[in-house]
Amino acid sequence: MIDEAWYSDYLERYRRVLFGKEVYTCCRKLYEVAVRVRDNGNKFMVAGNGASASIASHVAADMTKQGGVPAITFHDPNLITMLSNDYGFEHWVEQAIEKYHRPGDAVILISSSGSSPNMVNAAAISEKLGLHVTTAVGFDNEGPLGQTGDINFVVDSKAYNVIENVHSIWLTMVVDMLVGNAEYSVK
Ligand SMILES: O=C(CO)[C@@H](O)[C@H](O)[C@H](O)[C@H](O)COP(=O)(O)O
Repeated sequence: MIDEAWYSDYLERYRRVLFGKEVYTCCRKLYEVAVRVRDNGNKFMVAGNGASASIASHVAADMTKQGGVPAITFHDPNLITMLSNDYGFEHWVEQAIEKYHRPGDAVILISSSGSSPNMVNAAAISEKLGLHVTTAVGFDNEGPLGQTGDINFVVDSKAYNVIENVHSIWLTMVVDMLVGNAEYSVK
């Protein structure tokens, strides 16, 4: 039954996972990587499936426009269908990273389960190429993705929408750290 207790319990899930020293440490580390990427003329490549693809788009666009750090995503229909058709769905992100990367670039991989094979394979190729890898996962970090990577944002929840929204808050907070403010003109 959806009553006030349900509502309180639902929002309590956010309060429980949103804050914490580990979050601060991850955000500060990613901010430092972003400054290095910007100063060295490199870029971020950001990827995820479903809602995490939307988060990737939001983060990449704001990182570029507001944060001044170039960032791209790969989920253009042509690119997805071509690389999936030619190499398999589990390998299309890996192939995109392999083809688009330059030495010194950094990767952000977002997966609530932490076990989507295309994200896991993307982390493996990134590490092989020597790229800095940040992961954003959920589900108590039970999946393999959060065991790879240099920075791991972990949402301690099994609720998809909670995990996704918290990923969005944490990653866009890093954009605002680059701006240096929470409130600013977007023009
Ligand atoms: O929005 C949701 C669930 O809230 C879905 O679209 C979800 O993002 C998709 O099922 C994804 O494919 C799940 O993959 P992952 O995040 O676990 O890697």
